[in-house]
Amino acid sequence: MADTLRLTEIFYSLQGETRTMGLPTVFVRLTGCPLRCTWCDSEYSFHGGSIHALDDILAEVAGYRPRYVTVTGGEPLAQPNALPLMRALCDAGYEVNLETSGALDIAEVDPRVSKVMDLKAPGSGEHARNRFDNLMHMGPNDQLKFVLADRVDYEWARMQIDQHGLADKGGELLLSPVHGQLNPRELADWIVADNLPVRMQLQMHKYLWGEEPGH
Ligand SMILES: C[S@@+](CC[C@H](N)C(=O)[O-])C[C@H]1O[C@@H](n2cnc3c(N)ncnc32)[C@H](O)[C@@H]1O
Ligand SMILES: Nc1nc2[nH]cc(C(=O)O)c2c(=O)[nH]1
Ligand code: SF4
Ligand SMILES: [Mg+2]
Repeated sequence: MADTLRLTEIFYSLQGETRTMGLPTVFVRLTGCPLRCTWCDSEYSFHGGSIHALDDILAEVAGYRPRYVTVTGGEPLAQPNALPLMRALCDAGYEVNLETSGALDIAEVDPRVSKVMDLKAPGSGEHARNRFDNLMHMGPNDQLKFVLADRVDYEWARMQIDQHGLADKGGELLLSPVHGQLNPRELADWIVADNLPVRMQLQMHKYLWGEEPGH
């Protein structure tokens, strides 16, 4: 259908992750994802949701009068109209972040959007889906992220950073533990011991609100 999207939820919260962590942000969570990361915290967005006109989504976002808007999911790029949605959000003057799995082509995303792209580590069960070609579309305003379940994932991330020269690409390089699985302190100690050129992140919203959807 023209100019519609399947939507799970829109909510206003504090961004819990990435470079804009702690900033009030409207979240637009689109429905559906072709991946099944073992530790995914957003499985409720795989199915269901409801169809909305792009203009209605814009109107609901505008009602919060936000500065920051994050488009997430599910996998936003699995819906073709995510591209016009992000363009329209940029045109409306918001600072737009896209959370994406790294498994779909990011080439056509509006350059004003800050892409937050995961490279899925082996513990996710989805690392065969990584599109390394996407790395050439990542710029200084983008953020590359590894979510790590264990030491094996950490070693894998370290190898990718080295092999692809990820520390020199500009933009943020983020490492996070899988919440409730990898002890954050262990990850912190590994990063310091290896002098890794990354920023470590925790999911702040889970310390504030637990795993409740809508936060
Ligand atoms: C739910 S995903 C939605 C966007 C997109 N599908 C993706 O994977 O980036 C948003 C972010 O949450 C992260 N995430 C999901 N479950 C997590 C968990 N249990 N612990 C830490 N981060 C998690 C993902 O790795 C991703 O960076
Ligand atoms: N507060 C809050 N911050 C977030 N950052 C990324 C989220 C996501 O699920 O993509 C998220 C979320 O669900 N809530
Ligand atoms: S790609 Fe994102 S939404 Fe899809 S299963 Fe993985 S973490 Fe969840
Ligand atoms: Mg979340």
